[in-house]
Amino acid sequence: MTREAELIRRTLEEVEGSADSATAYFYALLFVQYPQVRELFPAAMDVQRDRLFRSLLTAARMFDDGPALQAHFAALGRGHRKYGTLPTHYPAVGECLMRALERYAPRSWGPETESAWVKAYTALSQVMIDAAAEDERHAPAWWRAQVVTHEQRTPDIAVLTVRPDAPYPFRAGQYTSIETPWWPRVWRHYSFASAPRPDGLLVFHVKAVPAGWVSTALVHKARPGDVLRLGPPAGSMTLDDGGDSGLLCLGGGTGIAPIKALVEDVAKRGASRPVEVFYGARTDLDLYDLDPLLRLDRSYPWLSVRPVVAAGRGSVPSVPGELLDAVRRYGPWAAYDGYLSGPPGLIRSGVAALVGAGIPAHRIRHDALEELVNRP
Ligand SMILES: NC(=O)C1=CN([C@@H]2O[C@H](COP(=O)(O)OP(=O)(O)OC[C@H]3O[C@@H](n4cnc5c(N)ncnc54)[C@H](OP(=O)(O)O)[C@@H]3O)[C@@H](O)[C@H]2O)C=CC1
Repeated sequence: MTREAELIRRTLEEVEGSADSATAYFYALLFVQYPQVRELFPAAMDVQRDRLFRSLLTAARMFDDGPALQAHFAALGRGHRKYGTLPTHYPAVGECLMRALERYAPRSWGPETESAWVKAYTALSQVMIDAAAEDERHAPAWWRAQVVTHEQRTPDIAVLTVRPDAPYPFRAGQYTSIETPWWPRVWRHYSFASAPRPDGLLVFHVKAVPAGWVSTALVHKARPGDVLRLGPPAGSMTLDDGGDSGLLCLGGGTGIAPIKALVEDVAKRGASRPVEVFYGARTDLDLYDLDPLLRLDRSYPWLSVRPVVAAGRGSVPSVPGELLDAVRRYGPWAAYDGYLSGPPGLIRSGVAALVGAGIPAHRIRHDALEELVNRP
């Protein structure tokens, strides 16, 4: 680890215990000193506060992996276009960030630490600014998308189909951010639940999370004709071009959405690689997308879909028990690539289970955990 990376890591370690206060102080300072940036943020800042600190921690963890750090901040820069972020905002944010760190990490702060932060911040904000400028040449900052269908599958899960106002290029397995008209500037991530379609429509599976603003609005308020905003596509849980190993796909709850998109992608490519899907849910009533998946299973000899239900088995034939126990009972899996999607706890224990089943960690894909917690 370089000296600068070490100084940055120490600051973050010190500030971690008081991250909430430090972030609140940062935003208070920013909004007082630069009131013009306030309108870029949502009215209520709760989730936003967590995001900033998580983003700093992610950066610090990647600090010695230059290409990963560049790619992460380039994606962040592109993603910030939808907020209306301008190059002139970055110095203001940097200045307030330094003052917050100075105040909440007094033991590690000093001229050398400050210059390490200034150097890192300047370089990474330039990566964001450059990526946003490059992206502006060929893609809009956001898309408007009209709800075409809204299908209530369970009391708290809906499947929405939307029509973007301009072509929306993405890859199966990726996700986007969605803003509803009811909560301006509050964006949440949802995966595409189908591979790119010839009619250009996009499909999302949304579960209304208790007290979740965007998810509740999408499930209980949104109707055909309503217009949402979409950010750019993101995420790397995609198929390798030219890969031919089997895919072991685990989808928990609405986490099945990107898995279904990946299955469609394999079908479109015409490759007959084996795809084994384990679809986990608490009860069979929660298997809201089972019928379409079983239809795919019947259409493709290379596909096998197994519903796994932990409790309350009833009308649907399913593998009983815990999702990961069920996966362990089948196999062998060492020659497969792993794809995991669902609640953060499932991703954590799922990675361990697949590594235990002989799949090397670099062949296991899932969305970044810090993105997953933001779907309410
Ligand atoms: N909507 C979307 O586009 C996407 C959503 N997601 C995420 O998927 C999640 C869906 O939530 P929800 O439908 O409530 O899912 P649930 O909490 O109901 O879980 C669904 C399945 O995952 C299993 N599971 C949950 N936690 C663990 C764990 N720690 N270890 C092992 N297995 C576990 C459950 O097993 P058990 O019954 O034993 O608890 C169940 O089989 C959300 O976190 C969402 O962010 C991810 C990608 C896309």
